[in-house]
Amino acid sequence: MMKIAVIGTGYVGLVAGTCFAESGHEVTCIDVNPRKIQALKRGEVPIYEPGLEELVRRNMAAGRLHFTEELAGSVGPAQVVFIAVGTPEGESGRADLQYVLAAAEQVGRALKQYTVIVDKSTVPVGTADKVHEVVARHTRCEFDVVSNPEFLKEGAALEDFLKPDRVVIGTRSERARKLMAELYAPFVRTENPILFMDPCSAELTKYAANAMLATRISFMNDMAALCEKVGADVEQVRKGMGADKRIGYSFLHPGIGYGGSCFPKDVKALTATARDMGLEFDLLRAVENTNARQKRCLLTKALKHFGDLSGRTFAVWGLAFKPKTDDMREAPSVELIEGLLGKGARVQCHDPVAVESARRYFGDRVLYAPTNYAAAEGADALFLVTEWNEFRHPDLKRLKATMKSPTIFDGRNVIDPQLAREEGFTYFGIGRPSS
Ligand SMILES: NC(=O)C1=CN([C@@H]2O[C@H](COP(=O)(O)OP(=O)(O)OC[C@H]3O[C@@H](n4cnc5c(N)ncnc54)[C@H](O)[C@@H]3O)[C@@H](O)[C@H]2O)C=CC1
Ligand SMILES: O=C(O)[C@H]1O[C@H](OP(=O)(O)OP(=O)(O)OC[C@H]2O[C@@H](n3ccc(=O)[nH]c3=O)[C@H](O)[C@@H]2O)[C@H](O)[C@@H](O)[C@@H]1O
Repeated sequence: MMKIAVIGTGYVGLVAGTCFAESGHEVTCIDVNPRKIQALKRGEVPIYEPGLEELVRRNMAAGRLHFTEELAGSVGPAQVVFIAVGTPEGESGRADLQYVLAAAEQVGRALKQYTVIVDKSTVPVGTADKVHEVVARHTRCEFDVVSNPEFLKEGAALEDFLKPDRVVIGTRSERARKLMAELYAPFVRTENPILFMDPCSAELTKYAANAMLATRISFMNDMAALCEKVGADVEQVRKGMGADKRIGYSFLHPGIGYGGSCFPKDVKALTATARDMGLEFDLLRAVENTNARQKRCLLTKALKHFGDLSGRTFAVWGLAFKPKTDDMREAPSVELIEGLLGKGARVQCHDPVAVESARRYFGDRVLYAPTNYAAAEGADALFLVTEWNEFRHPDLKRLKATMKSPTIFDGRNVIDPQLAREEGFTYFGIGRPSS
């Protein structure tokens, strides 16, 4: 059993802390946001992440998981301290390290014994050294700084954390290496490896992985645009490509652009790191440009189809940046809805869990419908934005009867175009022949 402190109770800190508690350690999660901590102390998880609340409550009840705003009291006795605070986009696309370095300073002041300080936030190359410098300025205790980037996906965070494809540990210290190996042993019981490397390589691995996944998405979105021009179906092309084992199927789904709290900022941050080193990462610039165009593509299609959008009513199914989360950060729905409102249209939307998050973006400027069918009432067209399972097989007859004109803009290619057309819909997908 180890004593662990986790700084930052966002998606990463809360999931990591809870999963370490689940494997028998005594974990204290710390946050500067008093509302988050108060909610967590009541066993209420402030984010929507399947299975997380149940696991939090179970570990709290077992006395292994605690929440506090008091950093010093929890960091002092801990053998391992995780820094899992935000690293948002900063000046010129660089990662803003102010929260990481502020946490490092607080950790430095609080150390009472040898401690392994683990950077779990996504941070640019060289940050482990910076954290080391900051901590060293405030303590005389021995410590090591380890880079341990996180690869979990929102909506599947517990599964990803508990059964990771790999764990990346960047350290030059044998003592820290042993401790980290012990900590992660329960999560890598199969053949999935713990990869030990130097801190710089670990830091870069995180950005490289996200940038590669974003590149695959933009590649497919460009391919979709070409399919539309030549009359091919990108879904057939995707399957034909994915069947090649060297390519594989994952992250080849075209759509309305990648969103979320990480791909957009991480692609920019890696480009900025390269630029700072005198290297123009042209490929990643193209990935970003394609993504920006893709986020506008449904609006472009609607303008082409309708001409003028003012006075029209549109249904939007899905607000979150992906299914199984209420996270709206960089969600493609935001750009689409702002575009529709900007053209004088009315928007009626529905999302199974993200309505509260959406209110922070749109306030009362849109109508939040209690069901997806209610959102479609009297609509000139339906925009399918997030591929929640419940949107995949709509009752097309009911939908047609509800809408003013049966038109679908399917931003995720989840509705069968043939079925939709048979029911009398005008259907537009991404990279599919239009009706
Ligand atoms: N969201 C995700 O799915 C993933 C995120 N990451 C990376 O992990 C890091 C954290 O991301 P999220 O969990 O999404 O962030 P988040 O924004 O959801 O949570 C960060 C938390 O840290 C707290 N915080 C900030 N400064 C603090 C301090 N000095 N002391 C205590 N608490 C403090 C904030 O109040 C906030 O609750 C980022 O670097 C991100 O790029 C990595 C993999 C997945
Ligand atoms: O660093 C991070 O924060 C995380 O970023 C992503 O995870 P996440 O953003 O939670 O969600 P993804 O499932 O990767 O989706 C990201 C975006 O890409 C889009 N996407 C994904 C896959 C695809 O084939 N096509 C596509 O357009 C999604 O709709 C979504 O908008 C990575 O998948 C995680 O490994 C990483 O840890």
